[in-house]
Amino acid sequence: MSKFKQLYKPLLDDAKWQLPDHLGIEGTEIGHWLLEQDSLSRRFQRHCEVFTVSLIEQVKIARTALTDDERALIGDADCLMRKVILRGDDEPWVFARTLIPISTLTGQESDLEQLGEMPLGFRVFTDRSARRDALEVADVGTTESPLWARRSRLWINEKPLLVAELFLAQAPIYTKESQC
Ligand SMILES: C=C(O[C@@H]1C=C(C(=O)O)C=C[C@H]1O)C(=O)O
Repeated sequence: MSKFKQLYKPLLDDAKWQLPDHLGIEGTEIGHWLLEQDSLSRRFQRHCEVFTVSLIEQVKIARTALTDDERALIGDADCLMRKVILRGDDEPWVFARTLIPISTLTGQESDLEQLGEMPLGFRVFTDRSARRDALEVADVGTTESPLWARRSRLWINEKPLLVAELFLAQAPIYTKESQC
């Protein structure tokens, strides 16, 4: 099993998701990143020379593997699960886990199954129908060193997918000069 999966999957699995208002991050540096409504990939691209995505795992999972809150967000559906590492100039910045209901992988969206190492956001946010909602955040780190995660639902042509992102220690969201 990939070290990223071993290290970071449990942190996302155990995240206690909260509404951003409950954490007072609005208007903070961290908040500017965690509340990003447009493509995170596009924003990361502006912070490095080379932005890449490594596919760690892509597998179909049964609806029974979903948690109750995932089911409430994207329906009681078998899903394609995609796990990736986003990197800026070869530094790991985000571990992301996306659940795409099989019913979303239809019509124009059938290509989402063949993304490979193309950033999901590049594909989704080129569609005029794309929107993000149900954004929640969690601090999965320690008091000494916070480690932030967010989860949000994306819609493309009114079909949902659920994206959870863990911002790793080297991510630009933790450095002061990272606003743009
Ligand atoms: C949804 C986006 O796509 C990003 C890229 C992902 C991927 O390639 O699997 C997953 C989550 C995001 O960090 C985005 O750019 O906002």
